[in-house]
Amino acid sequence: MYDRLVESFEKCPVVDRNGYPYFVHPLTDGVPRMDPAVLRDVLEWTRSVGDLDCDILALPEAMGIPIGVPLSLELGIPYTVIRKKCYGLPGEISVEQHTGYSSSVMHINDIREGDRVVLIDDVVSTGGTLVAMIKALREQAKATVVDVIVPVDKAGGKNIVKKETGMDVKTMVEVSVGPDRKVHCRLC
Ligand SMILES: O=P(O)(O)OC[C@H]1O[C@H](OP(=O)(O)OP(=O)(O)O)[C@H](O)[C@@H]1O
Ligand SMILES: Nc1ncnc2[nH]cnc12
Repeated sequence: MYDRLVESFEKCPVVDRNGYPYFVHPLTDGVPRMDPAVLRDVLEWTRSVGDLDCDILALPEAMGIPIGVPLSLELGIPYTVIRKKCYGLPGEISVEQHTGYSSSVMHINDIREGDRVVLIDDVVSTGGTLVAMIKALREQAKATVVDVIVPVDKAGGKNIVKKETGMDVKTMVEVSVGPDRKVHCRLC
């Protein structure tokens, strides 16, 4: 089950980003080209594990979008994209994001007080992005984060999120990069 996703990770390229071994896979980067059968497996998994009884899907750009938008269409749940661009709209919440290789500011718009939010992203690695988003949604937007669905766990990143926020991130595969730069992938 889901062998296609595992196999595609095991043959994906690894590049260096600021000294950080970065796998390049269509689910996490949109390149190389995505096999729709792989995306369908990820969406099927998301529906099967997710608690999608919510008011809105929150999708960090860029790669939360291809996972979240088909679910929004299918289930009729609105979505908002958490952008790297600032709009200055009333109520916009700006949050610092630190990954293993980059830092930026992300901007949350149109999450309303009391909203039940499901956060969907592609990969959790250092946990920096998810921890910052969950805390901002809870503490600043005053929303309830009902579920966090992220298909790829890079070497146990979800444990950091659990420790920092108490949230159990739902993950489909665990991916790691060996010293030989080979990608190892197993179903969670
Ligand atoms: O657990 P972390 O170390 O925080 O890493 C995970 C984050 O890194 C990637 O986003 P990135 O900021 O590279 O943006 P992109 O989706 O636009 O490539 C990914 O989409 C996650 O949001
Ligand atoms: N594509 C990727 N490869 C490795 N680590 C990551 N952290 C976030 N995205 C990643």
